[in-house]
Amino acid sequence: MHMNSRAAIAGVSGYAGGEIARLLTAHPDITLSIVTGASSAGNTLAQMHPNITGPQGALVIQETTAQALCGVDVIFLALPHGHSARLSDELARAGTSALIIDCAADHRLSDADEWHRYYGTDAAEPWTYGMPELLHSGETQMTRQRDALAHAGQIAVPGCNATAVTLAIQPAIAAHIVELTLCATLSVGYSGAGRSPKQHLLASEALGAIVPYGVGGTHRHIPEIIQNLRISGADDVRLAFTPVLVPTARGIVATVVAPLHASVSADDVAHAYSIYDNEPLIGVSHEAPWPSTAPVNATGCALVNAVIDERAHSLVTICALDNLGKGTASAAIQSANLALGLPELTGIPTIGVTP
Ligand SMILES: NC(=O)C1=CN([C@@H]2O[C@H](COP(=O)(O)OP(=O)(O)OC[C@H]3O[C@@H](n4cnc5c(N)ncnc54)[C@H](OP(=O)(O)O)[C@@H]3O)[C@@H](O)[C@H]2O)C=CC1
Ligand SMILES: CC(=O)N[C@@H](CCC(=O)OP(=O)(O)O)C(=O)O
Repeated sequence: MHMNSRAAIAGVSGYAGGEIARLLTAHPDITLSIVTGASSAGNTLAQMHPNITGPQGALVIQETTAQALCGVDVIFLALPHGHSARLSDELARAGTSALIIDCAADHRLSDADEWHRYYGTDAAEPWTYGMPELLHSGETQMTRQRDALAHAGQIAVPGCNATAVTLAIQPAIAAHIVELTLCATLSVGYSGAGRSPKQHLLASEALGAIVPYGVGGTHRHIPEIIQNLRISGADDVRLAFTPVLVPTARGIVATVVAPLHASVSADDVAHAYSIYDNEPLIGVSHEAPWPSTAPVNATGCALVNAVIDERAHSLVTICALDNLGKGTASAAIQSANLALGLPELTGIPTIGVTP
């Protein structure tokens, strides 16, 4: 008989931590037992996230320390970059044997120089990447990443933008139907920027504006996406990546355009993207309606579309997902399920809310 696992969330008062808490309240095999924060310590979970009611809502948020988090089976870290690497060192020193799932970037990159270039600090050890659907070159089903996750004790959850771009283009890379010069433009919602107050996140600044950021090859997710696409078979990919904030709370629509190799047909594209046919969380189409955020918000699903633009001789791929769903919390739970030996989709919402 399977024992129920006890879980802790560090950084529960934030958006990512709050979404993990929401999903765990409905998870039949993982019980949320400990929650920690920084300025929110002393409040109940329901005071920080009024959508969480019942016994979990009554949990009192403790100060984030290794001692507070020990004694559970799985620890979710939903902290700003840098803090999770430090805390995971402390957890190791405290001797925890818990599965650790980090939502920050600290343990995502395997190239220490790339980490230093984009984050400006020393790199931490890379952990198993928490994207079960990561397509390894030569695969006909996504099994290698799932096998790695099933044996993982420490998991690095992907960045939300990185997930959207990777899911959009990896089948075309693996099938060798496009040139490796990619242009990715993303419409992104504000919750991706976290809950801490900042001037550019004020409603008065955001509600009437569409705001590019991270322009000109500066965004931190570029090395992460390139690392993923190398795994899919792109040895030397060039990626122009531009995120644009749009006035919505949740959701990402990533549009990735790549020149097609000569004589690639719509059938070739359909065949490449049929790699997702058995993926329960990824819906694929090659016609309208184009992916949008409403049907995937609050779910662990992604919608992917791939069509040929004949005149531009390019492949246009679109991926829509919820940055807090498939982009963080659902990916964290999906990966935890695999590592704990549970059915992969346990506790993952799949039906969105629309309108
Ligand atoms: N938002 C998103 O869509 C995504 C986020 N992520 C990653 O998840 C992590 C959390 O992001 P998000 O929830 O958006 O961020 P938030 O700003 O919403 O939350 C941050 C959390 O960290 C706590 N915290 C802040 N400073 C410290 C500190 N010095 N020491 C300890 N705890 C601290 C906060 O506690 P308190 O409120 O109590 O002060 C809060 O619980 C980040 O690494 C982010 O990059 C990854 C993918 C998508
Ligand atoms: C709107 C916004 O600011 N979004 C964030 C994405 C957050 C994310 O994916 O998380 P990581 O920071 O953990 O990689 C950004 O573009 O940096």
